[in-house]
Amino acid sequence: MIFELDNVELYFKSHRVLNGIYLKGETGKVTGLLGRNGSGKSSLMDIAFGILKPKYMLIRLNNKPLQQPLYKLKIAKYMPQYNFIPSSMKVAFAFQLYQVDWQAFVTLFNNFEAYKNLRFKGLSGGERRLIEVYLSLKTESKITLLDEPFSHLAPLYIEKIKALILEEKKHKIIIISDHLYPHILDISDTLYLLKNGTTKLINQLTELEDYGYL
Ligand SMILES: Nc1ncnc2c1ncn2[C@@H]1O[C@H](COP(=O)(O)OP(=O)(O)OP(=O)(O)O)[C@@H](O)[C@H]1O
Repeated sequence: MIFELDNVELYFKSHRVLNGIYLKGETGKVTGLLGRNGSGKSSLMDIAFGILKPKYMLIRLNNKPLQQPLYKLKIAKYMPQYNFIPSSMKVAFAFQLYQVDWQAFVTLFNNFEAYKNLRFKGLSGGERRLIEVYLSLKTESKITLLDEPFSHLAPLYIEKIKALILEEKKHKIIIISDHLYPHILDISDTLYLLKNGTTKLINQLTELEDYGYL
């Protein structure tokens, strides 16, 4: 499967945030999106998922224009930057809802064993985030959009999540953005930098310096 975002132009009032966007995701590949604060990464993820409508956009799935928002096709999962699982929900229920195996999770993250019957509000910010990232990655989907999955996680957890991403990408398109750029560089097959409203395909890491990102 090939997912392409092309020709996106987004305004908030008269402020043009995005113009001249091209981004491609492919099954079996991780597409990384880097950019400074406020460069428009989350807006672009929202547009990809279909929950933000820009002035212009062309989204193609397998080379054909997508006629409806991606979320309506039920083939994509989007983990936004903010906590999306309600605080009052129980951890075990979230695993049921996402149809993700609890036992496999605690085998990988064994200190979560005791949290099964807790509500999300009883977890720390990082613990909550780890579960959200894990569920977003492991639940059934063909396209997975991850906005800042690493930012609140401890180093060891980040490494485990990176390994999971490399496993899951075998049968998914994964599009990921995070400010912890070394991790994005580690796992991305295709890398874009969002700058001045435009995506730039990065072929060599020195380009990140040339474009003033690093
Ligand atoms: N609902 C909104 N109304 C007005 N302006 C907005 C809105 N959402 C985002 N913006 C502006 O659009 C620009 C891009 O925001 P966005 O959140 O997409 O950036 P980002 O690259 O994800 O930033 P960060 O890395 O800090 O999360 C920013 O200048 C922001 O202030």
